[in-house]
Amino acid sequence: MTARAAAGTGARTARHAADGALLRLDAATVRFGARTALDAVDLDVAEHEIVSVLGPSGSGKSTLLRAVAGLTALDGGRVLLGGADQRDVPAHRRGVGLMFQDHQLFPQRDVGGNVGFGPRMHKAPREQRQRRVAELLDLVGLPGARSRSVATLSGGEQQRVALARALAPEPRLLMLDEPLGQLDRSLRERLVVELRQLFGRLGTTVLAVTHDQGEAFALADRVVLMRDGTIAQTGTPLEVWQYPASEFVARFLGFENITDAVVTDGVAVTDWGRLPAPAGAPDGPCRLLVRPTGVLLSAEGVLRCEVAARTFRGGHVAVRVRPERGPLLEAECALRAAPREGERVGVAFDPEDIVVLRG
Ligand SMILES: Nc1ncnc2c1ncn2[C@@H]1O[C@H](COP(=O)(O)OP(=O)(O)OP(=O)(O)O)[C@@H](O)[C@H]1O
Repeated sequence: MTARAAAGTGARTARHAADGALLRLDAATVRFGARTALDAVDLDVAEHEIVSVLGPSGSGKSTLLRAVAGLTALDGGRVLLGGADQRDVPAHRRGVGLMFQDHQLFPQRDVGGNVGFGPRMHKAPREQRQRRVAELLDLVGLPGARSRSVATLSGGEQQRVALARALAPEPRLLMLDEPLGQLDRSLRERLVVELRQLFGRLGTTVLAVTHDQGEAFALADRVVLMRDGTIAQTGTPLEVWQYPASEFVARFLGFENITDAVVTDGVAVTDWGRLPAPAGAPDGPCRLLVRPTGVLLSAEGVLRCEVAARTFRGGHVAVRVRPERGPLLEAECALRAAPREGERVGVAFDPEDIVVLRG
């Protein structure tokens, strides 16, 4: 028996689009007065895929979610679910589940009443509803919590109940808006792993919006990074992390080692000296990124620097060094190898960690 069948989700209602995309945005556009919140966005989400949308405040993430849910009307373009244009389909008939940041549980209902709310609205028989509630509470790790008052639940438990409630009507697409937004970091880190495992077991298709890049990268099969109502980059977490397409994406991800360069025959001339250019980099001026793992501190490094600051980051130390020329550099150092503030060090560069930024 598959996990989905075990979870009692029954036959899937979603039909594949001809090419397998469960959700398709086709030049989707939303305007608020003179402001274009969503600017001709094209996006496909395949069935069973987990996609995280991230980007700065105001970049259009929530608008995208609301447009898919049918809570915000499009000014142009289309939203298709299972290949069908949703233009005239009201929100409650789209078969999408929503879980918003404040996960507003109904305070007057107990846990079972909250989780069973959707199936009751869909007029599921009582016995089937009760079975579904029990299955979902098991799934989210709260077996036996059916009769508890929601006021007695911790933040993390409320989050799980909200998730069970969103899953209960068997949505073909589950949309999460800052699902773990209000929880503390350690709980979020734990829950995000659990969520990913749960969605994998259920085969749920997920579109999640988050500010937190760590959360987005941990949850998703694919991340979509937004800027000013458009998609700045999309790819697997590894692809985006390894090859940010532009300076905007690189800086959003927290990379700071970026400088002007002129590439000639595989060598990039920068303020930091002559660096090996990545294979295939075209000749001419560009912006160049060196990932912190590629800034190697050693006595032999040609570029002389002074350590300006160091910050503990769990498993490593981020060391900021001031080079004799060029902008500050951040290096990622092992805990024991990190030099102290004020120390003089040499820097060499690992060609594997040098990236040419396109825009
Ligand atoms: N109802 C509205 N009326 C007018 N402008 C709006 C409305 N909703 C959103 N906007 C504007 O559209 C743009 C995109 O907003 P949106 O909420 O989608 O961004 P976001 O990326 O989700 O931001 P945040 O991370 O802060 O939630 C912003 O400039 C916002 O001010």
